[in-house]
Amino acid sequence: MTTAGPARDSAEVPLHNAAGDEASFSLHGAQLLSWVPRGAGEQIYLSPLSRPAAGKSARGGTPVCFPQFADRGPLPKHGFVRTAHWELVSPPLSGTEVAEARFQIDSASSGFAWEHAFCLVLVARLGPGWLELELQAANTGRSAYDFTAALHTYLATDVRAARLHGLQGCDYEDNLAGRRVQRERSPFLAVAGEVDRVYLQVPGVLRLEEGASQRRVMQQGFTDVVVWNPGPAKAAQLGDMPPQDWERMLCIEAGVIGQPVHLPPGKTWHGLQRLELG
Ligand SMILES: O=P(O)(O)OC[C@H]1O[C@H](O)[C@H](O)[C@@H](O)[C@@H]1O
Repeated sequence: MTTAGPARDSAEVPLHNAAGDEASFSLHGAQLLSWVPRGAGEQIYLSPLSRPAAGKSARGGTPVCFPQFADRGPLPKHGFVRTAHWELVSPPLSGTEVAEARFQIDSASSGFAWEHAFCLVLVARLGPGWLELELQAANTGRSAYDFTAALHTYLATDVRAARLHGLQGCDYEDNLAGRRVQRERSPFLAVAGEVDRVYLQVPGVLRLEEGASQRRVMQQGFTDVVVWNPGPAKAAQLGDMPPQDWERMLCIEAGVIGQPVHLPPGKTWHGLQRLELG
């Protein structure tokens, strides 16, 4: 019997570096789908029921949320670039010490129903044991605007065994409690069910421990971190994720949410998330 896997579109962009690490992206949303450092397993969760299509992003990887995080505004949830077609800026650089691919989308060629002009570039860098995603947002119009954004990364993990360190002392908005602001008192976060929090003004380095292994999740430019897991009940409602898979993933999202970015014309904002083994 064959088991159906996630639907992968034909516009997939593979990357590999000199160390033998591999990653792959989709031009649908410029979405990271896989990261396999050499000698380690798959680090990224991608649902076997994922069916990306027009208006729908893959369930897993790293959806790019722009210019609106979640439903915090009038636009479609998480904005519109995660479900749009991006272009490769130039052929990917593969086989080098740090492999690199650049994806681009702009308001002029895409015809989004948003009154502001932008050009987004996502630069993916694959180094030995690390992967970096850098989002560049340029205001190509004549008036300033505000936006929120996130790199919505789904890490593959045994979530019951995972401990996320680095959030102690940070305030967070709890989306499961009407965005009530609370302070994180615990030295680490352990997930036993649904969690949906926006941690505000987070120090740049988090550590996800799972038994003896650990990964670091670093960010620059992004001020906030979203920690999301649907838990069993919400996972069952998603439709594109096996209900039991809530135990196999944890979203650690680099976001700029609490304080939107104000972007004057001609200016470019940069934010990056870096995932690192060890
Ligand atoms: O199902 P999606 O539209 O991809 O959103 C998935 C999740 O994204 C973020 O983490 C939000 O904080 C959650 O509230 C949301 O449920």
